[in-house]
Amino acid sequence: MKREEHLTGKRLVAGGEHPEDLGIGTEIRPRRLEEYIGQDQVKQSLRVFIQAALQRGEPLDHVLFHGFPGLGKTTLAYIIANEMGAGIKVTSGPVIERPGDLAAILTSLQAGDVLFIDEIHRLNHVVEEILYPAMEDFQLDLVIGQGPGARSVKMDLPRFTLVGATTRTGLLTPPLRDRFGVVLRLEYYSPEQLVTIIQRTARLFRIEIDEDGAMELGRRSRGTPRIANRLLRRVRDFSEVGGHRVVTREVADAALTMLNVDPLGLDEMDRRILLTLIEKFQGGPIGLETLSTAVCEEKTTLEDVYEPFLIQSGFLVRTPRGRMATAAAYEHFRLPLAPPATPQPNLFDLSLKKS
Ligand SMILES: Nc1ncnc2c1ncn2[C@@H]1O[C@H](COP(=O)(O)OP(=O)(O)OP(=O)(O)O)[C@@H](O)[C@H]1O
Ligand SMILES: [Mg+2]
Repeated sequence: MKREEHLTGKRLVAGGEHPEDLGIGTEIRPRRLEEYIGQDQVKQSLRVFIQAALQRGEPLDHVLFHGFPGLGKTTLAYIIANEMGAGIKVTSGPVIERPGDLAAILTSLQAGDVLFIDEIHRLNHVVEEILYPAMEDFQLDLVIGQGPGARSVKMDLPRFTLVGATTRTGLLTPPLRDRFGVVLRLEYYSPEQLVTIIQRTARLFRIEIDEDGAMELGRRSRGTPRIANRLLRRVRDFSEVGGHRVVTREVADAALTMLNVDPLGLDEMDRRILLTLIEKFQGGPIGLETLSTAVCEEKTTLEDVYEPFLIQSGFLVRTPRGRMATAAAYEHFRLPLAPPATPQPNLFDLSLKKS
């Protein structure tokens, strides 16, 4: 086991991980690239870059992962350290408050170490500027003190690999983004890939689940491994209490229905967002601000957690004038479509023209 250090006790929560993951979070994390399911392009690129770096005997270039919460960014950071045979230090953007905090972390690194900064888009400006020369030239450039007594300290740092994670690259400043040699984007997982993840977790936790049960869960996990693992744990509770030996489709369905996860994986907030759009705003378009107030949810959570999945599933669109519910959303709730703004040609006209 290589060195692994968490630079703050707050990290797990600060890193966007749900506290309820903690019980099963760390043991079920795949440790090798081979065990990591899906994201084939990301894995392929990483495999090449890691092998090349190992062959040259150099640390890996800095890597930035972007992708929606729970898709496996943190897991990949650990895998990189593991595959490189390197130590890892783990911290997150909002935790590093002053340049001195970052300087302390950087000077504690050993050659080849991985420094993982979660939520890297939340680094403050002054801290970020310390990172530039550190990433580019492995130099620490720090000003100590203020006014006439201030002096600048320059120091060589060991060569390290920075792994950054963010929910959206658009949130990063261009100078920071440009300093990453490798930028990789994580996608939502297919239900089949989630089935494989669910079966793996079930094996590790000795949960008996059959193929159909796993598929039911995979389909209703919003393309996200974290949600799949969490729902599996809930479904297990349900099945144990109900005296079922195996999680079948029926057991999974009953449990998920009780948890208010609908057949397509939409949860209460997803439904509230769509129904608000449809029932209060005639399907939109409405601005993010208005939507956020109407459903009582933070704008960033709407943008990072809820909207991407609703957009991907074809229930919501972002237009220049705002968010709109699609025809598929009306259909999902079995609601009649709002009368269209422009009248459709009617059948009578068409038949007249034909004759
Ligand atoms: N490809 C995968 N194969 C198997 N399990 C995975 C995979 N990706 C993620 N997981 C599991 O899903 C959970 C969430 O992954 P992880 O914490 O890496 O997500 P994240 O992208 O860092 O999320 P956040 O943005 O919220 O920090 C972990 O418990 C991990 O075990
Ligand atoms: Mg994470």
